[in-house]
Amino acid sequence: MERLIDSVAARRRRAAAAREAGLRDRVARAAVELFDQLYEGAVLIDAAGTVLWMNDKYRAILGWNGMDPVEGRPVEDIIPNSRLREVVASGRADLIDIFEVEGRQLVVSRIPLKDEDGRVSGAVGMILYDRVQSLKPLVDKFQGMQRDLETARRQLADARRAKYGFSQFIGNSEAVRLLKRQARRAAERDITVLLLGETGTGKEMLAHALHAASERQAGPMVRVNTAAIPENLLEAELFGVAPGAYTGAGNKPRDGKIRLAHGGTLFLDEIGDMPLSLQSKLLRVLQEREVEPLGSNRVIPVDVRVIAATSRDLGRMVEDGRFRADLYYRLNVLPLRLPPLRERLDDIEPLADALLERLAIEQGGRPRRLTDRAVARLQRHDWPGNVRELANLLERAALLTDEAEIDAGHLDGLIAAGQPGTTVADPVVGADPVMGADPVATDGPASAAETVEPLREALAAAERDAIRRALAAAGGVKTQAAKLLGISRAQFYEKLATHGIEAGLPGPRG
Ligand SMILES: Nc1ncnc2c1ncn2[C@@H]1O[C@H](COP(=O)(O)OP(=O)(O)OP(=O)(O)O)[C@@H](O)[C@H]1O
Repeated sequence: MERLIDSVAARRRRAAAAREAGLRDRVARAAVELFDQLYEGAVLIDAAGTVLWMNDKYRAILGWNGMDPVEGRPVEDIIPNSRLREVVASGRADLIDIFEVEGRQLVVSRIPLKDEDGRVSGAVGMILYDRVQSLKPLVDKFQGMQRDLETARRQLADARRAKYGFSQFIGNSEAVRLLKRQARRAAERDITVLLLGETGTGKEMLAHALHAASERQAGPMVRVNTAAIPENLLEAELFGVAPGAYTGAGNKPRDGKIRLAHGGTLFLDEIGDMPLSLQSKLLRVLQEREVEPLGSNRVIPVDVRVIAATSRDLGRMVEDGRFRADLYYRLNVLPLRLPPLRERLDDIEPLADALLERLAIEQGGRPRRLTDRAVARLQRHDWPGNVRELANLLERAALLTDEAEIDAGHLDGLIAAGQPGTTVADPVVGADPVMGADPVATDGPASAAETVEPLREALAAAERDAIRRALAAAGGVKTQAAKLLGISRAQFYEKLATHGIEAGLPGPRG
C-alpha cells in the first residue's frame, strides 16, 4: 500500500516538474520574442560567454553575413569589445551604457540571468536605442553638468584643505620657535587645542598648520567664526538642520559645519563669543562625539578634532559666568599662546619682508624693500592689531610710493593715523599722515599738498576712531558696541578685522 502511495506521489511530482519545465520554456520563448520586438538589438549568452541567440536586427547592425551562424561562438568574435562576459562574472547589471559598434554609438543595457539557485547562468544584452546622435544635446548637457559638479566639488575640497603649513608661519624669536615646537608636537596628537592670542597674531594660520601636519590632513578643515555669525543662525550653521525643522527649513537635511568636518578638523574661531545657550550643545559634541541637528531626534556620530581660538580671557569669562566652566576645561586640554608682535620685535623684519613679497605676488612687480630706519620705525610701534595690522600698513605704504624702498617717512603718518584717538582732523593738524609727526624720523618739511590725506585713508581713520569709541563706551562688549554704531555683529567683527583693532582692549595703548 505504502509503495503504491509513494509511486503515485512520485508520478505527481514528475508531472508537476514537467509542467513547470514546459511553462519555463514558454516564458523563455515569449521573453525572447519580446526582446526581438522591443529592442533594436538583443543577444543572449551562456555562463561560458558563448552566444546562444541573437536577433536579426543586431546582426544587421553588426553587418553580419546572414549565412554564418553566430550561435555557439564566443561573444567577442561576434561583438568586438563586448562587455557581456563581465556582467556574467560580476553578476551585476549595467542598466544603461553607451557602447560603440562599427563606429555607431548605441545605448545598451546588460542584465545577468540567474537560475533557481541564484547562480549566474548567462546574460542578455539589449540595444535600447541606436540613434544616440539625436540624444546628443541631452548627453552634452548631462556631461556639462557633471563637469560643473566635479569643478564645484574640487573647489570645495580645495577651500576645505589647510591653507598654510608651519614653514609659512614666520618668526625666529625665541617665543615663536617655542610656539612652533609645541604646535608641531600638538599636531601629532589627536587632542583638542586652544589657541590664545590677541587679534592678528596668527591663530587661524596656526590652526591650518596644525591640521596640515596632523594625521587628518587628508580630511577637511572647516572653520566656524562664532563671532561673525548672527546668534539665531549659529545653531543651524554648527549642528545642521533636520528636514522641516522649522518653517522654511526645506525638506532636505542640511549638514552643519561640525558634520562637514567629519574625518578632519573643526576650527572654532572666536570661541569666547559662543552664546551660553549653545555652549552645552557643543560640550556634548566634545564629550559624546555625536551631533544632534536642529529639529531632529536622532544623533549622528562625528569624528572631528577640535581646534578652538580666542582673543578673550576665557578664564575670566568663566569667573564672570559668561563661559561654561566644563566647556572651558574640555577645550583647555592643550593651550598654545601666540605672543603679540610687541613682545617679539625681532620678528618684525622677516615678517615685513614676507608680507612685502606676498604683496608683490598679488599686485605684480618686484617686492619693496624696507630701509633700516623704516624697520626701526616699525619696531617702535606697539601693534595692537599685530601681524594683520603690519600687513595692512605695508600695503598702504606700498600704495603711497612708487619707490623701490619704503622709508620711515612713508610709515610715520600711517602709523599715527592708526593710533587710538586719532580723528579725521588729527593727521593734518597734529601728525602729518604722509611725512609723519615724529621729528626724529621725518625726512624733511612737508609741502601743503603732501599733507592732504587720500579720502579713503581719512574715512578709514574716522571709522577706526568711531569703532574704538564704541568699544570703550560698551566696556569691550562687541554686541553692545555694534548696537551703538547701528551695525550688525557680523559687520562689526569684519570692521575690527579690517582695521586690526583688538576688541578686548579699547582705548589708547602703549
Ligand atoms: N607668523 C606669521 N607669519 C606670516 N603671516 C602671519 C603670521 N601671523 C599672522 N600672519 C598673517 O596675519 C594675518 C592675520 O592672521 P590670522 O588671521 O591667522 O590671525 P588671528 O589671530 O586668527 O586673528 P583674529 O583673532 O582677528 O581672527 C593673516 O593674513 C596671516 O597670514
